[in-house]
Amino acid sequence: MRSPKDFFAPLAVGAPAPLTQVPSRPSRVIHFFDPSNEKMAAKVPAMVGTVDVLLGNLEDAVKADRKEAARAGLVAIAKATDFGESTQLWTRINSLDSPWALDDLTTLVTEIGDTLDVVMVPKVQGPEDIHYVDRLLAQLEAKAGLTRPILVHAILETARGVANVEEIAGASPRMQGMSLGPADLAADRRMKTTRVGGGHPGYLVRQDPPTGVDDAVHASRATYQQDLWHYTIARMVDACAMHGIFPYYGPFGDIADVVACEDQFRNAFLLGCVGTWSLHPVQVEIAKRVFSPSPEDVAHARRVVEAMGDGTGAVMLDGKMEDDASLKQCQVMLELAERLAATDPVLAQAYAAQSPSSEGEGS
Ligand SMILES: CCC(=O)SCCNC(=O)CCNC(=O)[C@H](O)C(C)(C)COP(=O)(O)OP(=O)(O)OC[C@H]1O[C@@H](n2cnc3c(N)ncnc32)[C@H](O)[C@@H]1OP(=O)(O)O
Ligand SMILES: O=CC(=O)O
Ligand SMILES: [Mg+2]
Repeated sequence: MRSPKDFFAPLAVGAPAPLTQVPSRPSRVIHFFDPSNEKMAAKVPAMVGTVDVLLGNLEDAVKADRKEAARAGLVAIAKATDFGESTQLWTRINSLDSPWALDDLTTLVTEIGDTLDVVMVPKVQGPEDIHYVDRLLAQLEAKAGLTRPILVHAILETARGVANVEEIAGASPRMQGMSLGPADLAADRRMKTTRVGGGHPGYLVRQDPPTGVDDAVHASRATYQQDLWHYTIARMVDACAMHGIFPYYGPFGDIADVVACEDQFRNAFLLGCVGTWSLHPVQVEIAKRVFSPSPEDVAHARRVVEAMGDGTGAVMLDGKMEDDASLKQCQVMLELAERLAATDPVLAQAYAAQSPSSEGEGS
């Protein structure tokens, strides 16, 4: 582990200085596309401004014989597209033990490093993986003459990665955040599921049996489906909060089940995640809606702030006690709402419509 004194020193001569704070640009939706798929790639320019992040995926879901085409496709798209102020460009490179990862990093940083905001690293096992990418990025940034550092995002999708989650989160000032990778994680843990994220009807608890009843009553005992991902998401959120980086939910593979997708996204939002992946255009609006505070929550948060005056003590509002701690939760909500409204005019309008100054307008 690096000494705190040199944690923020560049890891190569000529590399840009690491950032001391992770930029908090909106990243509610990280939209995946395969740059080797012509139909998908053709849709990318029109998606600029509609998603917070466009991610050129080079890893799983790209066929082995299309890896080079995907890398070249991403370079071409990055060079031809103006991503503007409200959409970032990220990539997911191949895993560090694959034959492609080194060329992915070398090509992308030297060709489009000035456009690339974040590199997502899959199957991270421990801080040593981040240290390797950290040094290599510094060398490549120096070679390419980049003036700002490219950030790193780890996917939490191995059992060892989960065991090392705090060390991974704090491994480098480049760490931007972390996503849950439920599909690979399930396989690595030898879970007996065959899905990409979401719940499972077999993972449940059942209501206690009434005494002295027949089999028909037993059959009707209520069951409650449990959340397979609660433990891992909660650990990831704590590790990210401790190190000042951002946690995300990952893929939801049942594209047709938009209702369960929204539920999974909302669970992650409520637990502290700031965004999620979208794999298909139909998931984009769901992610944006879920990961933006509702106008009603924003209005309530404003009322609490107003009622709490100097922020100390306790007050009653609608029959509920509010104090310093509920105020802090409301401030988290308001800070996020303000940040999102700054780049999303539709949200800005929705939040303004709920503000105390607009109450009674038009009545
Ligand atoms: C599991 C662990 C992981 O690693 S998850 C991350 C890796 N997987 C991915 O990135 C998957 C990305 N998505 C996809 O490959 C496709 O959306 C899949 C799921 C295969 C579905 O594609 P398809 O059968 O074409 O869907 P569709 O007919 O409903 O498509 C309608 C039009 O939309 C397009 N589309 C589809 N997905 C995207 C996308 N991610 N980005 C941009 N455009 C997309 C399709 O090409 C199709 O276009 P058109 O209307 O025919 O012109
Ligand atoms: O890469 C994502 C996953 O779920 O695996
Ligand atoms: Mg994976």
